[in-house]
Amino acid sequence: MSEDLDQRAAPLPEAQWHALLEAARGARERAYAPYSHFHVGAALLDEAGRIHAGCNVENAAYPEGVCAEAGALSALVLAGGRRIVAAVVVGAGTEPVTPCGGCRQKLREFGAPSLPVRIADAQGWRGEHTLAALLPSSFGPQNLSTSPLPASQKDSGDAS
Ligand SMILES: O=c1ccn([C@H]2C[C@H](O)[C@@H](CO)O2)c(=O)[nH]1
Repeated sequence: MSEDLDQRAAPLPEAQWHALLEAARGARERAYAPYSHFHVGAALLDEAGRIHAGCNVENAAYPEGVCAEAGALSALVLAGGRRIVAAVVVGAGTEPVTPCGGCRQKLREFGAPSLPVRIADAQGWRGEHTLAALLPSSFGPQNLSTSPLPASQKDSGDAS
């Protein structure tokens, strides 16, 4: 547990949160969601300070659509990123759009339980959660001896 606390990064400067918000908003404008009409954008900050964005992409076979978070994650990996330092999700509606269950697990592969996930809409921020709060007692890379990720990335537990 104390190890988790040690590994927790310093709070992200607001300017970087703002850059993530702008990237997620821009991605949301490109969403392809002709079935749900629910447009979502996501942006992820990697360990090199780069921002990777994604939007949801639906198709006629409804369950086969891709979430915004998954698209952003693909962009991060494609660019050589291996760690998510901060995440932003932008949606719309009356309720804040938190990542779906599947995306919480996808984020967990490259994000520590202490990963901060901010939620926003057109008006501004709607909340901030740690990944541990969104996905408690998570199963992650640390559970598999075959994991390719460095030990520093495998901090386990429910730090929130
Ligand atoms: O965090 C979320 C929640 C939902 N969606 C997408 C999936 C689907 O295309 C649409 C409605 O669920 O919103 C995301 O991309 N991210």
